[in-house]
Amino acid sequence: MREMVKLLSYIKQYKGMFTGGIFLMICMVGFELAGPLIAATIIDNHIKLGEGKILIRPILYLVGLFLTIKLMHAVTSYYAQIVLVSAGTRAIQQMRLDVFKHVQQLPIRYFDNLPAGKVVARITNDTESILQLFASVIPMFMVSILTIFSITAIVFYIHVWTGIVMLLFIPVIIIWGVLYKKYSNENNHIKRERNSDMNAMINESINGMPIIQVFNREAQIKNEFEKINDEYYDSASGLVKLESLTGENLADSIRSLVFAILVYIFASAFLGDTGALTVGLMYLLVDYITRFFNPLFNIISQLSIFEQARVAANKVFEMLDAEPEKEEGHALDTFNGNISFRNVNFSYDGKRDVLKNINIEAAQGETIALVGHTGSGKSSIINLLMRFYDPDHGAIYFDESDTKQIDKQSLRQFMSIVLQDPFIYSGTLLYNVRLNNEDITEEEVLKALEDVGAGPLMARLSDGIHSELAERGATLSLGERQLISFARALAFNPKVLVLDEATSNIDSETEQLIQYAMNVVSKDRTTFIIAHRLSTIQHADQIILLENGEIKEQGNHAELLALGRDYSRMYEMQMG
Ligand SMILES: Nc1ncnc2c1ncn2[C@@H]1O[C@H](COP(=O)(O)OP(=O)(O)OP(=O)(O)O)[C@@H](O)[C@H]1O
Repeated sequence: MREMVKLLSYIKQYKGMFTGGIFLMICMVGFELAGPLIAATIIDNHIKLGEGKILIRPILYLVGLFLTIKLMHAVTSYYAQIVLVSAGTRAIQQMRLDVFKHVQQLPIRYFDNLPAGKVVARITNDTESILQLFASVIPMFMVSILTIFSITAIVFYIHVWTGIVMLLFIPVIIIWGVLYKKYSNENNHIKRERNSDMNAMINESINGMPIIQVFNREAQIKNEFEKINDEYYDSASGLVKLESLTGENLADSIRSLVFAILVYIFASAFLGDTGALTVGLMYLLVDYITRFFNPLFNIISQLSIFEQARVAANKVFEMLDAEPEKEEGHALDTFNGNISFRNVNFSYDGKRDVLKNINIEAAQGETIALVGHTGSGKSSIINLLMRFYDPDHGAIYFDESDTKQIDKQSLRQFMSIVLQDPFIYSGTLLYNVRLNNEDITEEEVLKALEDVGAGPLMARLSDGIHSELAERGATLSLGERQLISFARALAFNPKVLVLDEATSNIDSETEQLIQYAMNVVSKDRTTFIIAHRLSTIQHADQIILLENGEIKEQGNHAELLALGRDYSRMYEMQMG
């Protein structure tokens, strides 16, 4: 129910539209129920079979009224639908925006165990299911409940016994609904889980397509997907079976049973001495009884959509409830570029320290190279520097401010990063360099690209910086993507630069290009480089050799060679 309360807060924002839609629906129900009343009046008051008279004029008048009411019913139904669907779509638009905005603010830690495809499913499929709730299920529930109450009141007024029989069936139908919900819940949960699993798998397999194809994993991946798809089918068909079982067949059976009982009651009332029922009233009762059951069955048939939307809402709100990165701490107005790690310990899972007693003093403009075997903790140092995570012990200082006390956004405005596999967004080259930051002019973007040596790349693209790049830079080489990423870093003019050197075997010409770009971008900035090729960091001010999360050696190239330990051995090996 918690999710329903939260959904209400979204409805509240568009309460004018929702109230208008509901008002139209109330009118619609009124028009619908007025029809049989007119028919009954015609039968009882204007067709006088005993006297062999049919009063044409009033009948024509009432038929005209009947047609007008039908027309009004159609018009109110049309507008109610439009208003409610628009209000629902607006509410969902807001919710989608909220989820998307919230996802941007979630700490990196949140995504450690959450595949991207699942996040996508939350923002797209789940919000779409909730739309069904606003646009069709809730309005339909309201119309149905209103119709049920109105009919019950009228029927009680006309003939109390018929009303009592009808009311007796309401608990039966409520129990039916509760049982339905119980059995459908489980299938619904599995269905949604498998749906987001499929999304996650599609997303991962598209991103990892080259690996899948090179390692001939197509069949295995297909089998894995098939398994999830089958589970999805099983839960979906379980729901369909349940719906078929509790749907029209059962509905018809109950309706027939009620009719059988009522025919008996009617017959006694009609034939009895009391003369309680006229032909017109009987027509009215039969018509209303038929209409009485339709909304009940409509509610039941929509329960599965209601359940699906409730589960979806639960998932969306779970994500919205996830604690965003805290916006606490003061702004860092000025920063010269001095960074120090003091006695830093860090663990991702709270059990195993992946960084132990790390001490680094990086003065303004210095280049610090981090080297070490895979898993030694290089990226973890960068993760702490960017404040994707915070140290468990010790602290990191920007000039003399403890980074834990500084607002993250304010801290990151001084930093740029060039990743090993640079991310290229679908959009123009211009967009990819300035990332929509209008403070960076086109001239500055052009200059940044020229400065890092991306001139030939621009010349090759037909529309220069306005050329569209493929998603993830699929049509560019790794070296070209790196250059764009360097230009991005340069255009943002950071105080601190983080470079994650490409590990792949790039050819020596590209290496030279990248080395050149690296020198341009790192000039006069405090730079942290995760280095894999020791040849590229010989001029670094400090080289830090990590092993199992600890600093083993620290000094410049000459000092570490002179030590004659691991660094010099690694260097000799790499130099052949
Ligand atoms: N998100 C994470 N959750 C849990 N453990 C992690 C996470 N990221 C890294 N680790 C672990 O932390 C340790 C240090 O990893 P880190 O990525 O810092 O190494 P690295 O030196 O950068 O390695 P590489 O050169 O291979 O990138 C490794 O044992 C790794 O398994």
